[in-house]
Amino acid sequence: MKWNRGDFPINGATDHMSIFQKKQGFFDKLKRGLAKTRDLLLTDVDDIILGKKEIDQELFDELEEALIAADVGPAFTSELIEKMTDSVKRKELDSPERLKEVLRSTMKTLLKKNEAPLVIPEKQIFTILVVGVNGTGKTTTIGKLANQFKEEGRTVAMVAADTFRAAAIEQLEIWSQRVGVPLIKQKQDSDPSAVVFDAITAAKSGKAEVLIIDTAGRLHTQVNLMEEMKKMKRIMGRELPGAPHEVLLVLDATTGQNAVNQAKMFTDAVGVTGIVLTKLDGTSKGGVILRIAQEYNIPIRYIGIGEGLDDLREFNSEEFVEALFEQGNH
Ligand SMILES: Nc1nc2c(ncn2[C@@H]2O[C@H](COP(=O)(O)OP(=O)(O)OP(=O)(O)O)[C@@H](O)[C@H]2O)c(=O)[nH]1
Repeated sequence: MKWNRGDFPINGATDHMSIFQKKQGFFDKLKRGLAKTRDLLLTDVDDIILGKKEIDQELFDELEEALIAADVGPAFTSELIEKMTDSVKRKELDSPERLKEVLRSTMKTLLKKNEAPLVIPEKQIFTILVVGVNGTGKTTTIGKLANQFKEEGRTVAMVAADTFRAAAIEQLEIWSQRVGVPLIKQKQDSDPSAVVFDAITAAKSGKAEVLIIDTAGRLHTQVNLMEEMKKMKRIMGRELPGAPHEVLLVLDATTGQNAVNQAKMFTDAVGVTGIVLTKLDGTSKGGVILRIAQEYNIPIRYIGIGEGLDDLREFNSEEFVEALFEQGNH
């Protein structure tokens, strides 16, 4: 079992039992969180497979239909069916039950390609521009990340570059107090690029190593929003070569197809380098992770499975697929 950042308790304690328990706790929670996705994705597959004695075209057609209905996307579905057909031809597959193994391993292979944890180098300023539509969980993600980085001993600052809404600044303020991390902000309606400029200046003077920058996500002024974002990126790069080091897109798994559309919009406009998929708990649309992985060659850095501070984890494809397939405990 791989240890992730966040497995390590606060204060640098190295009690192996508690690390293991935490890891197991997260796996159980992930398993419970994915219950509805499992029901939608695997119950139909089970029914189809168990109802058949042999593998035929009808079985593939039914599987295809079930997978499309589970939001995993047409590209993943056809790749899977192709793999299954090949295995049958090569006589590696002889019974319908073994098809599920192909499903599991195809999921693992695909998701593995998109597994690349965010590595934050030591002793240099690292800037993370967090983008995404309002309500996807951006603020919460920033709070959780700030907490994790702080636990690792980094000096972190949150940056309130969504200056459009006073509420956005207030929410970050609450997280900054909760986590005990400073917030760099200006008045409502000030230029977001000016806030980011201030933040980089503060970081250069040694006040913070990791800057986590909140940005506006109002869809109705899309064009202005994207222009604003591009300006922010320009100014960051001018003030600090290489910045932003990460453009992290927060997507809400419960929105299914919309999350896929948002990935396209933000990728085209601002060049996303990492994805956070939130709210995987309690949704039946978790299959969308396969669709995003298949259609975008962008690492899925983190997944969110709840509102608590510890409910954001580095994405681990093996753990995810195992939790999805494991029965019981929900
Ligand atoms: N169940 C669940 N809820 C989450 C998760 N992440 C965030 N939330 C909740 O989603 C809601 C929206 O999160 P915010 O962080 O406020 O979202 P935002 O994108 O900043 O949205 P605005 O505040 O509207 O800009 C909050 O109630 C969060 O607690 C998650 O992984 N699981």
